[in-house]
Order: sequence, then structure tokens, then C-alpha cells
Amino acid sequence: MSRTRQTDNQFTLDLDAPDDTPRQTSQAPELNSLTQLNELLEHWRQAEWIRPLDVAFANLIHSLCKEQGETPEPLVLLLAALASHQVGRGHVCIDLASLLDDADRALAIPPEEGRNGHLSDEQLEVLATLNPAEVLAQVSLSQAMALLENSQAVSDGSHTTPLVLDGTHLYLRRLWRYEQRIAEGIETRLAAQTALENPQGPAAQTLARALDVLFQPQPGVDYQRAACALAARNRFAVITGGPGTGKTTTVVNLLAALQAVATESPDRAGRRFRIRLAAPTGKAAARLNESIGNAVSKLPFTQLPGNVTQEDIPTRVTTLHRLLGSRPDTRQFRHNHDNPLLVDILVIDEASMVDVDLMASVFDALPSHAQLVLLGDKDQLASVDAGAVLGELCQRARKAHYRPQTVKWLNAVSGQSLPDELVDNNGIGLDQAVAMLRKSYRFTEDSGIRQLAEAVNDGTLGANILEQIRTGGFSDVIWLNGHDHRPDPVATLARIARHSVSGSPEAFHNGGNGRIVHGQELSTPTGYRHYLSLIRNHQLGAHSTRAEWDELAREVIGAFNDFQILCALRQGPWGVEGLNELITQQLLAEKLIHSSEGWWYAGRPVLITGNDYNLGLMNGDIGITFRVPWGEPDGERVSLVSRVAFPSGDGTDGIRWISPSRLQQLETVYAMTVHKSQGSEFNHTCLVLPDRMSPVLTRELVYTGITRAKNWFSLITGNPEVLKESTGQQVNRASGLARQLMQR
Ligand SMILES: Nc1ncnc2c1ncn2[C@@H]1O[C@H](COP(=O)(O)OP(=O)(O)OP(=O)(O)O)[C@@H](O)[C@H]1O
Repeated sequence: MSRTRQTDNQFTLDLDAPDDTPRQTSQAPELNSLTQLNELLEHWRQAEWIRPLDVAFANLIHSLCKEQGETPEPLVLLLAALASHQVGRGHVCIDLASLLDDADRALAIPPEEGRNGHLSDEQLEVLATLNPAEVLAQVSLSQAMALLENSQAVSDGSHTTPLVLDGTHLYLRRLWRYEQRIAEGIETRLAAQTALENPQGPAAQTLARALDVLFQPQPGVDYQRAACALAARNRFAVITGGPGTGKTTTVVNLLAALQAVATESPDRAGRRFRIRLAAPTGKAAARLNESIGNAVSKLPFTQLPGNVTQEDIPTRVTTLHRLLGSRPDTRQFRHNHDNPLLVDILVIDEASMVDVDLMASVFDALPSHAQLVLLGDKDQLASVDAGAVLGELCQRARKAHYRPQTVKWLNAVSGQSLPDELVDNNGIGLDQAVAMLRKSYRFTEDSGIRQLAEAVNDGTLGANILEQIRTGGFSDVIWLNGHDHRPDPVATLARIARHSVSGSPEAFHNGGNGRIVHGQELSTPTGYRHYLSLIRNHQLGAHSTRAEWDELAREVIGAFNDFQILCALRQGPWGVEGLNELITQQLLAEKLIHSSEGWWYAGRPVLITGNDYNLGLMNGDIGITFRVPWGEPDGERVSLVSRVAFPSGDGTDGIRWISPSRLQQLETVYAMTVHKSQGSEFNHTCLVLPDRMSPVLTRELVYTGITRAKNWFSLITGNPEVLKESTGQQVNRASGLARQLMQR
């Protein structure tokens, strides 16, 4: 039964429409003609709620429809613009059912930029009076589906249309293709049988012997050992776990075990696997470089089956863009289906940061026989760009859903007996390749960082733990203004400014002195004064060699990494922009930086915000400005010039000195968004939460912020309620990858 009457260019609702009758509001903006649609889109564009790109996409659909002799429905064009808009906000598609059920929620209205000062009152007024949710309140799901299905701009993907409707999910074709390629890449790998399948076969026996050497016996289930076995068995595997649960340790053991299998395998004639290690950002790659190097140096090579040596396990980690061969001015990589990577095993760390576009490119560039292992923390924020690939793949990780055959195989090869609650007769193929590590080795049982992160992640942040962080009940966590129920914004911001300079060691238990972790005494928590003092007090000059400057830069970059202010927002006094300005003023006042040196003063830390292939700098790279005596001499005087020192990012500890004039997209980085901090960790992390709620404040954001702290964590809130409320909101990215893999 049709619930709508459709006329040219308009739709109206049957008055007696039953069940899925949409909400009616008295003054809802109307969408009865293309003229009305154009006006709406124009208002939203001017209000900077939608992008010019989104309007252009709707216009494109309009033209394509007309070319095919179709008079486009305003609703189809509206949904096209919204689908494009949602991609800009990290969604892979729009789920029409959720959109029409609660459009405010699905479209995150009011937007963050509105609440925090970027949008003017007039712009906000436009959104309030022409609220997209009210426009959509007049539309039912069946009506939307019918109009889309009837449009020539939409198909189920089987022929080339700019929009794809898959169930109730509306995609831009490009995004739908990415998801398809990822799903196909995973599926074909999961379906491939490996030599390890038979637990009694020689390959599995070698693996079992290697696992015995690599993992010490321990009471209870050793989830690292089980993860290692599962990942060895499958051409595609995911190892997920919170901070310090041993993802790196496990993957290094995995690579050693696989090389043992390779060297013992008669049909490989001693040939080792070609292994590559990658991470989405330079920072993440550098961090993995360090930890993997440590882990490889501890491997018991002489006891392993076969004759595996240290050279067989790479320790160099590259960025995914470098690995795939990024090229200037195009999103196409050098390596693709026609020019695959020369690799047998690819490991990608910090996979939560990989968006659907990049992940699809990885699958394109992988030869079909190659094994892919993804590592990451499923509970962290999803990628900045569209998708939440790792999160989706790990949706069922906590309960594992291993089939009885998987459990039997695991027992035979790794000796681990998994608890019954992880067994599921109906587990899907993907479940058999996902392993979750469940014990943190980095944080001790009494660590506040661990307990707070767990409570946030489980959604169990209760009065007890809040009271503990307020009252200094943990030696590693402080809530600097936790007792302030109605913090004064001016005083709170001033406090942030002071804290960012000193790190407030006095606020920690015993002044931060004498904390021993894993047998080592920690140095006290610091703020930015620490690294700036190194710059101010160095003794290098015109006589110094480049190697000496490199050494200084390494030391300063390391010291800068000791502390980082993280925040949720970009704009406004509680966002990156406001806080960077605030902290800069404080550092000037304390004479740690000097305005006489101009914008490129010694000590200015900068974050690269867009890939620069010519300079080899990637989005997320951080450099520190130095004043160096390398200018043209001015008579007798040495002339100082500004140079920004960046870690070389090639797996060595080299330094690149770049002239500021060559740097294109960057920002000062005393404060960084939690999003940007993914893949990094800092000795002391301070999380600043704003004075009111925003759609971006979520459980994942707070969890990611807390877990960036290695040893010390401080919290400052513009309003104490925001902490608890944020953990009640979860990121919900519309996407269909998990659904597709469930169906296959
Ligand atoms: N089974 C284990 N027994 C003892 N120590 C371990 C074990 N596994 C890991 N560790 C130690 O715990 C620390 C964290 O391990 P690792 O770096 O492998 O974890 P991760 O999950 O990769 O960490 P991150 O969160 O930084 O990615 C390291 O010091 C490592 O040596």
C-alpha cells in the first residue's frame, strides 16, 4: 500500500497513513519543489552546516537525472546532499532507518562548530529554523526507499550509479566500492586454507614447538599465545587489545613463529617470508619502530625451530602511505592490483586510524597470497576520515564466538583451553580470525590510568572512582579542579595555562617523587618548561657540527614528547585554537619563548596537518623550531635563521631540518585534539574537557585521551559533569562492513 501521493517534483503525505506515519511539526520547513530544496541547501551552505561539495553533489545528481529524462525528486537530491555531508563527518553511508527515526542524532545537530563559536548567531538561527530534522520529519522510510529505488541515480551497486542503496544504507558509490573491496579482500583470505590447518601436519607441529619456546607457561589462559596461533593460521587476522596488553610482543612472536614455519617447510626450500611493517602515521610508525626493535632483540632465536635469525624479523616500520607509494596530486598509489607489493606478510599497527579509503587501497596492493595482520585498540576513536574499520571488525571480539573446531585447533596447537563463554557454534568466519588480548602488562593493578580507562570504556564511571581521582587516591592520576563543582571559566583557563608550563608535579602524590613502576623509578611529571629549557640553555653555536645539532634536536623532540595537552574541540576557548593561544601567552609571560624572534621563535612546536609528498612530511608529523646559525653571515656577526627539526620518519633516528617557508599546512601544537593524538603516547598527558557537552564528546574520545598517558595523567574540566556525560555518548558511525561480513 502506498502511503504517499507523488506528483511532479513533490511529495505529500496521505493523511490516513498508518504505522510509519512520520512526525508532523506545525512550522516544518517544506520540501515540495526543487526551488524549495535549492533554497534549503543554500541556507545550510551559507550557515556552513553543509559544504559546497555536498551541494555540488546534489546538483550533479540533478543533472544526471535530467540527462536520463528523469525529473529528480527533491527528497532524492536532499538525501544525496546529506549522504555526502555525512561522509565529511566520518560516516561511510547514511542508514535511512536511523536518519528518519532520529535525524538530530544521526546528523549530530547542533554541530560542534555551532556550539563552540565558529558559527555566528545568524548561522545557528538558520539551522534552528530550517532544522534538517524537521524537514525529514515529514518523510517516512518507505517513502524515501521508494523514491530512491525509482531514481536512475540510484542502484543496488550492480550498475554504475552515483548513489548505491544497499538495504536501508545509502552510499556514495565510491564509498560503497571501498567497503566491497575490503569485504572481498577479507573474505577471500578467510576462505584460503593454509598449511597450518591440520594440527597434526608438520607445519602446525613446527608452529606448536615455536609457541612453546616463545611463550612461557602461565596459569590460566595465555591470550597472547592463543592470538599468535590464530593469527598464524589465517591469511587475515586482527589482534586487538588495550594499551600495553602486548600487541607488539605478540606480533613479534608471531613473525618469529611464522619464519620458523617457513624455514622448516620443504616447499619453501628455506625461503623466509617477506615481511613489511606499517602504521598510518609517522608518529605511530616511529613508536612501533622503537617497541618492535626492543621486542625483536629479546627473541630466543637459538631455541626456535628452523634457523631463524634476527635478520629475518624486520624492525623498520614505514607509514602506510610510503609503503603503498603515495604520489603528489593523486589519491592513487603506485602499488595497486596491477603493481602489487612484494610482500608475504603485512602487519599494520594502530589500525583503528585507517579509514575505508586507505584500507581498500591496502587490499588492492596486497598480492592474493599475502597475509594481513591488523593490530590496534578497538575501543579507540575511529579514523579521522570515513569509516571505523577496526571497530567494526572487532564488534564481536569480547565474546570471541570461536567455533568448536577453532577451539579444538587452538588447543592442539597452542595448548590453550578457552572458556566456554567464548565458544559459539554459530560463529562467523571473521570471528575465527579475531583475537583480543585481555591483560595489561604496562599498567600495574593499582594504576589509576588503567582503572579510569577501564571504567570509561565499560561505561561504569561511578562515584567511587570519580571520588578517588578527585582526592588524589591514585599516584598516577590527578583531577586538578575536581572539587570545583562550578568552575569559573577564567580561573580554570588560567590554571590550564600554568599547568601546561609546569606539569604541576606538586599536585601528584608525594610531588610525583619516588614512583617505581616495573622496578624503575620514574622521573617526576613535567610540563612544557622542560623541553623549552633544553632549547634555551643549550651551548651550541656557529662552531657546532650538524651532528651536534641533530643530537640536540633528538633530545628536545624526546623532551617535548614527555607532555601533551589534549582537548576535544577545535574552536573556542576550550579548543585547540583557544588553548594554543592561551599557552603561548603564558610561555611568553614566563619568558620561555620570545616574541622578538617572530612567529618562528625557538621552541615553537608545529603539527603538520596535510600530507606534503614533496617534503616527505605526513599529516600528524611534529617538528620543533630552532634558531640555528646557518644564515648568510652579516659581516662579523653570525646570522640566526629558523629551522624546524623533524624526526626523519624512515626508521632511523635521523633529523630533517626544514625551512619554515617550505612548510604548507601546519598549526602550533601546545594543544592537540585527541583525534590527532591517536598513535602517540606521552609520559604525561593532560586532558582538557570543555564547559559544556558537544556531539564530539564521547566515550571513545575520553578513553583515547586517557590511554595516551604512559605514566602520568592529569584532567582539567570546564564543567565536572562533562566527564560523566561524555562517557555516556558513543561514536556511532554509519557503515555496512560488519553487516556485509556477517551476511557472507
Ligand atoms: N606476556 C608478557 N609478560 C610480561 N611482560 C609483557 C608481556 N607482554 C608484554 N609485556 C610487556 O608489556 C609492555 C607492553 O607490551 P607491548 O608494547 O607489546 O604492548 P602493546 O599492546 O603493543 O602496547 P601499546 O598499547 O603501546 O600498543 C612491554 O614492556 C612488554 O615487554
